Amino acid sequence: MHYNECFGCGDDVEGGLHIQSAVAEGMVVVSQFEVTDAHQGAPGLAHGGLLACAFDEALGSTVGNLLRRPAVTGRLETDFRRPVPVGSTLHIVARLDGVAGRKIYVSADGRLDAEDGPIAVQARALFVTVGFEHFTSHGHTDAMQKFRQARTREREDWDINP
Ligand SMILES: CCCCCCCCCCCCCC(=O)SCCNC(=O)CCNC(=O)[C@H](O)C(C)(C)COP(=O)(O)OP(=O)(O)OC[C@H]1O[C@@H](n2cnc3c(N)ncnc32)[C@H](O)[C@@H]1OP(=O)(O)O
Repeated sequence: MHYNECFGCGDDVEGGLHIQSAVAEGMVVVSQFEVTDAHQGAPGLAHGGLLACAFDEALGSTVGNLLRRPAVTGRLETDFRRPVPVGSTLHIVARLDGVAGRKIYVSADGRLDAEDGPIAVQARALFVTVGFEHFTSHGHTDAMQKFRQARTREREDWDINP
């Protein structure tokens, strides 16, 4: 689900990750993360926390695109296999591994600079389906209002009763 003020996918967020995700053949969701100076940790290399964030986004997008229900990350585990340089693009392929009640298991591989590039980062996550009250009771009212207006414009159809 695209939200313009999201640090992971929002178009207008300065220094954000600006990740774009799409469903691809084989029921996977592919995302690209272009690593810029704004994402640096060690000199010239991506910050590990931001790489984890990129996978949180890619995996959250996988849940949203494939199941179309609101869910939040309960657990996220990352393996950093290779350094990811500034200026590179991480090609992330994510899949749905299973659903058990409200629990949704997803995982992803991130390859450097090409769809068949070397694996640099891998992640697994547990998302938990939540009701819309999760956002309305914990988030700011004005942010929720903006989000709802954008959804109405785009006419996205989500299952809101977990
Ligand atoms: C309007 C809205 C639109 C929505 C848009 C979507 C946008 C998405 C944006 C994406 C942006 C990117 C994504 C983000 O950044 S999402 C932001 C980061 N995540 C959060 O803020 C989540 C904070 N946590 C919570 O709110 C609660 O803890 C949740 C809701 C997760 C569960 O609390 P709740 O009280 O509801 O449920 P429960 O405690 O009965 O747990 C249920 C089941 O889950 C199992 N479990 C739970 N945690 C863990 C764990 N750590 N390891 C292993 N298992 C765990 C638990 O054992 C149980 O299993 P079982 O006993 O039933 O077998």
